[in-house]
Amino acid sequence: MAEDLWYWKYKLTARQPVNAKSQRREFVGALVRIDEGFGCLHPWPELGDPSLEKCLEDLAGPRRWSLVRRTVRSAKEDADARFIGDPLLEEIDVPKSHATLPWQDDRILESAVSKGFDRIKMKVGRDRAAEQRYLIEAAAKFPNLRWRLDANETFEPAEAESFLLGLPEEFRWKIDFVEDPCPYAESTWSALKSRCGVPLAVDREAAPVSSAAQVMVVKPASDEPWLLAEAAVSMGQQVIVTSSMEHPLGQCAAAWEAAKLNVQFPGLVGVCGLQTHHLFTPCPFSERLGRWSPEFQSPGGTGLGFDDLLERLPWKKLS
Ligand SMILES: O=C(O)CCC(=O)c1ccccc1C(=O)O
Repeated sequence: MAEDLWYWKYKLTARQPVNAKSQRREFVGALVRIDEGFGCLHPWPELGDPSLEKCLEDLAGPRRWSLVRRTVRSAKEDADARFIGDPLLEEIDVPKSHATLPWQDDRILESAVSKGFDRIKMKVGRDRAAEQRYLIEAAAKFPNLRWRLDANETFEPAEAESFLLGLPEEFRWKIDFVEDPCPYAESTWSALKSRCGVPLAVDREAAPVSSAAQVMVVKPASDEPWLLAEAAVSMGQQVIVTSSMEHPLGQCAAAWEAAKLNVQFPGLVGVCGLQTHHLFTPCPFSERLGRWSPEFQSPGGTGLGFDDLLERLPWKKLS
């Protein structure tokens, strides 16, 4: 039987640019409705994804891209749960999250600490000297925080090394990991790890074959979590599941995958990156995810949640 296929385009507005690869403040994506299930499609063209239009075309047609396939997979699981009235996120523990802080802002850092975050993920690679000063000061003010630095591959290997060695040793001990310091290569990453003494985390394409990384970042929006988790186990890595900084429905899909992996592979999943709705101006969906906190709050409803809000969207038929 042919599928019933609908979409609704959304726009998220960030308070400031959210990573070193992108100066955009507005991010478009789509919620999709496949029969009775809902999923989120949120491409990052600056990180190599096809445009939203291309993704929607692919969704209506061959479904070649993993981003699109993952959305379909998630919507089907959502449909099954809705059919039996099962609220996915209310019957399982979602791992805690770090505070995603794309901007160096004292007030936001203080707010993160007061809300109980003990790990901070900061974007680096835009203004290195300022970032180093900021990190040193922030660590002096909040000595118990641990840091996750995400460079989105903006450094050359030598720059990554000088950036990290330019941080005091006491600070380097507080680094949980550095994510994508430079493009992945076994030799450069191994050298960086041994010279700087900090764990490295790998994100996106390189992930399944990245034995020089200590941490694997899994984004369920585009990755198949189970396969990557098995690869991580075989390489002795820890897994961190993150959102794709997408619509709250997609965040819930990522949270659900994080919770499942945590059950399927006990001890594998570390503190995740699932709390990203505060980066954007609030909407009725993000309000359901509650205040910014290390604990993920279920939005309520069946499946991935938001039943009433989803029902009310002006869905368009995809053909
Ligand atoms: O890891 C997080 O805290 C949130 C996820 C995140 O940062 C991200 C999400 C989508 C695309 C790129 C990135 C990134 O790592 O910059």
